[in-house]
Amino acid sequence: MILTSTAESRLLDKIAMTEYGLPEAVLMENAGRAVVSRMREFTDWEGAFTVIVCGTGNNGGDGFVSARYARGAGARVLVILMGDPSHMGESAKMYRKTAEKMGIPVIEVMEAEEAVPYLYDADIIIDSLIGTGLASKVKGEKAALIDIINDTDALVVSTDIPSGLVTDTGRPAGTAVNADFTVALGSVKRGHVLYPGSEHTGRLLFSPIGIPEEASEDFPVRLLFREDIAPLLPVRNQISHKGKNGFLGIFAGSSGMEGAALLAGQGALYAGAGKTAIITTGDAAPIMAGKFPEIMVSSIGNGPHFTEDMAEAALEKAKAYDVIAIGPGIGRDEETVKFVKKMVENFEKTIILDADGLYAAAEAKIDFKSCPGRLILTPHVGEFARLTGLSASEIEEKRIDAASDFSKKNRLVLVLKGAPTVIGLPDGRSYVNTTGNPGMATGGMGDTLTGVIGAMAAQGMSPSSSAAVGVYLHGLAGDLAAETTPVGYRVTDLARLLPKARAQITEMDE
Ligand SMILES: NC(=O)C1=CN([C@@H]2O[C@H](COP(=O)(O)OP(=O)(O)OC[C@H]3O[C@@H](n4cnc5c(N)ncnc54)[C@H](OP(=O)(O)O)[C@@H]3O)[C@@H](O)[C@H]2O)[C@H](O)CC1
Ligand SMILES: [K+]
Repeated sequence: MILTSTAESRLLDKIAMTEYGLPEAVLMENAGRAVVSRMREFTDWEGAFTVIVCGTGNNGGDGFVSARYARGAGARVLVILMGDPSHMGESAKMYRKTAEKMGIPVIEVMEAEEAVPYLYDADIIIDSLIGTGLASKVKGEKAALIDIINDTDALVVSTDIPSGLVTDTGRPAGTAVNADFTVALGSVKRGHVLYPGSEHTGRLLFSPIGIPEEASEDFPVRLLFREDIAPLLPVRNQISHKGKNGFLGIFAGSSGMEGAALLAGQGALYAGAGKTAIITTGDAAPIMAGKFPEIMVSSIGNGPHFTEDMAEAALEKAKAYDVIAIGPGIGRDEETVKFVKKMVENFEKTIILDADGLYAAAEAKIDFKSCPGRLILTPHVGEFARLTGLSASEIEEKRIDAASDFSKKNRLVLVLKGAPTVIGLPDGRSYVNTTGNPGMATGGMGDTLTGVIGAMAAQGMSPSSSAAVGVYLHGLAGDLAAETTPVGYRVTDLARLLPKARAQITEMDE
């Protein structure tokens, strides 16, 4: 499913009306009706005192249509209209007349105070004040009205987007409605999934409004749902054997940081890699050996961490692997930085670069475009800040564009971890993940994800698909873990749930 920016959602409207001949009034009718019909499964309209708060734009227009359908569903309905009515477009004006013709009271208010008696009495408030047309910080009386809506005990349903929320960033423009439900119309917007927009949105419901899918087929950002992932998963047929499910070599660990390497190996194991090897340094190997009998642990050179002179032997060893991962627990010694540089600039198959492997890449100023291999980088915001020179807050401001700009510029796959995780693709398109939860913000999750993505790539998936499936699967396993223990579940609990998560995806697909 596409994820739109404000401009893209406007473009979608325009294409629908000009190229597909769908009149604005038809889209508005479908939008207003969708709000009422999608909410049927969550609330009873029958007898509910419903106040629809309308602005003077098309979001308000949707609201006048919802008033008609809520009445039709048996609700007691009243409209509060705030703003200059002369700003209303033709469709909105028309649907206002229709509502008034049916005897629905429409109360024009200039001050928020005037709306107080109705709002505090309401069982349900439909917020149709401002949608994607938010122009700046919410002005005066409408800000006050939003604060009153937030103060009531009514069930609040936002039309398209919570009023006051900036569609592109998910940030409140001064203030924004805290909705219990939001019905996204025609497309899910960036503000619905970017923090704190995802909080203001409440339970996100989606409804098409008649715009043909073709209209948005080349839009660049997609939300990842199960139906996008299932077709990408390699089918483990009866004759599949270790060789076919690929060989992943994980260059990781150093003295005192053996755990990260083992977690990456564990993630790969439970994600179905055919064979997994951990290659580490002389001092670290004995600590790791035997922890997972299925994982071959070997070492190159002696000493506490990887050094440049080990690269030769490492590249020799790497010939046996389909995919390598570099980084978990390797440390930041300058010799290790040189080791990573040599590996990344010479390995010609797929490389997943994570954790201190990313630190090394930034330090060594590796020119990713000139590397012979297919790269997947998996930074969290801090590591991405070091790679790009952007600050963490600059990145969070534009998480989706920051990821896709970088992946396009460097022609690689970038997994920008966080809430939500964004996957930038070499052609500048991007995926936004829809699985995962706050309980996953603990140490070791990233190491595990590296193993999961590595396992997908080892099973022959492209770098883009490996990242998409790996991130989705990892988050889904985290959601399964959270079902039993909401917070405080261990990384290992998540890893052990990967096979169940994978089965859940393929089962539902049959
Ligand atoms: N395909 C679709 O998604 C469709 C969506 N529809 C709905 O249309 C809105 C977008 O409608 P638009 O007319 O562009 O604008 P809005 O209604 O969202 O917002 C304009 C109103 O908001 C007020 N406003 C704007 N900025 C501020 C601000 N900073 N402070 C206070 N008030 C603000 C503005 O007030 P004015 O006094 O400036 O007029 C307007 O009242 C989309 O979200 C969908 O809900 C279509 O109906 C169908 C297709
Ligand atoms: K709204």
